[in-house]
Amino acid sequence: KVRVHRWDISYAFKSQDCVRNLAVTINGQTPGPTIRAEMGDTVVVHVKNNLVTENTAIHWHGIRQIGTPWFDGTEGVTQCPIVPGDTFTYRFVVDRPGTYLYHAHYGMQRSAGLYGLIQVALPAAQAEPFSYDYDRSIILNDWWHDTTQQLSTGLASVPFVWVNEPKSILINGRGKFNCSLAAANQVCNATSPDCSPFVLTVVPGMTYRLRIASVSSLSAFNFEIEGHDLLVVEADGHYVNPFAVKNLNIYSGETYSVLFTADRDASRNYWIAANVVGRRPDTEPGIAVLNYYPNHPRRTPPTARPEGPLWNWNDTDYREQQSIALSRSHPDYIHPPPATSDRTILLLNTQNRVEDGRTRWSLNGVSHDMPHTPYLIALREGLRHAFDETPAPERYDYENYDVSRHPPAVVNATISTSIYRLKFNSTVDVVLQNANTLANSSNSETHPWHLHGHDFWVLAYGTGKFDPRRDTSKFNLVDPIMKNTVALHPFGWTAIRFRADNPGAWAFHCHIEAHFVMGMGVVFAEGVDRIGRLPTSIMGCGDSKFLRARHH
Ligand SMILES: O=C1O[C@H]([C@@H](O)CO)C(O)=C1O
Repeated sequence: KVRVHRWDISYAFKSQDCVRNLAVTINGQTPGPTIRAEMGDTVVVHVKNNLVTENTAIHWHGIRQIGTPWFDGTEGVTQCPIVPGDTFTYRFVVDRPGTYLYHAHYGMQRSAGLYGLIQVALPAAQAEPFSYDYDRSIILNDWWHDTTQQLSTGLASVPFVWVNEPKSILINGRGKFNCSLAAANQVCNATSPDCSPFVLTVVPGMTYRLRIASVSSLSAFNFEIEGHDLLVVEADGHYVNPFAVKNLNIYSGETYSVLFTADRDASRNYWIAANVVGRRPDTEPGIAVLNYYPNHPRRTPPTARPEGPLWNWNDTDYREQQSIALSRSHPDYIHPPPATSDRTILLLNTQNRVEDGRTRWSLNGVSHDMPHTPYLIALREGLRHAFDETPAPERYDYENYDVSRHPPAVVNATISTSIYRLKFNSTVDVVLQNANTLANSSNSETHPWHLHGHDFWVLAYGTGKFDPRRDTSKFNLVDPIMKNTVALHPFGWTAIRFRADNPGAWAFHCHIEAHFVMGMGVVFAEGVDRIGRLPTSIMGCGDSKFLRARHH
């Protein structure tokens, strides 16, 4: 079946956290409409850019784009931006069941509200390895009052201006900023319907599948439904070995399905909360209400809102333990990884100062810069000098680098458009190595890494410095879960494996919006000679200008 959507992308005033602000909307909404399809369907989205002064591009997060690498929606990697006034048509097959996302992949536009869910159902004749009565979803985000232009300008300024902690946490696009703290020039209306908490109504005794996704720009969340255990059954479109949690840590770019049963005291309502974890919180938790039918949906739960795990400078252990517990595949759905890999890329994640005085994130001393001509077009059409063709570095000096200390405050990273070229069908291991930030104190942050165009196996999480001679023995080659986004914990390492079997050019990057624009990403290219004829709709910028004219 073909599912056709027509989207009009435009700015609108919204009071998502009660403060009136600009948001990028789809047909007037943020979050945008949920795309529902069945496995094997073709999704067609006609995107009309009505932003007037801003480009756009939309990424289908978790959809591998097999055979359609040009519709991955990553500006600079797979396409030119969609300029104001233009309509761009995405057309791709959703080949796996599960919960996925879509969001802007242009500058920091995702943070401005352009995002939503994709739900792919199994064909009617097939059953999932769990059962439930109703299917519901929640999408989490963090929200600022500055525009994305102000935020991204700060990140590129000397001296550096950090985005700081968000003003509010949004659950299905609704948050609550305390109006008494609003600035004089802000319009804040505590009773605006835009900011009344999301209500999830449940029927006593019924079991719910709740899909939980995060598109946060910065925050990691601890998600909890007061008094209800959550059985985690799906992660990024794969069935996990079911694991019960009181609360779920979710990182930006991840999706989960949990099951819970409405089997508590039915005479009252309960809090749903998303607390910030992993960074010292400076934002009120995101709040929604679990409403037991037939109680009034607006009846305030009689208890205090859940506080989540208490913040301390080391909430890492608990989060890492949960990551490990959720990294095993459902026993009936194991896709075993290849037993060995052909190549290991070891990526040191550091915050650095670069030549022009800016603060950037880099991998093995290289901070990524987007070229003006998208990689896919440059590679497929053989355009020279479109990007730095020096291979990006395979590893860092792991014998000598002290990951527990901050990098020197002097310039010690370069900015480059270089990429990793992968042999088609080879098996690639990537080990992400965390380290201390530029802070003089002991400080390392959590980075959710997202791979485009593939699912990867999560082989291991480790603490301290990864040792290539010894630590491969810690890899789970028996029943690792496959995912598209994985956390790299503070001062730790995360090892993944994937098959380079999808011809195209694919971004692999930290899903924290600020970190991505600060260079925290790499690009993999594989099977370039197998890529079919590119649609001219993705062309028109940089060196691809003349190609578009020639193809027409
Ligand atoms: O990139 C970042 O910069 C700040 C801080 O390191 C400097 O202000 C922060 O917390 C980041 O994640």
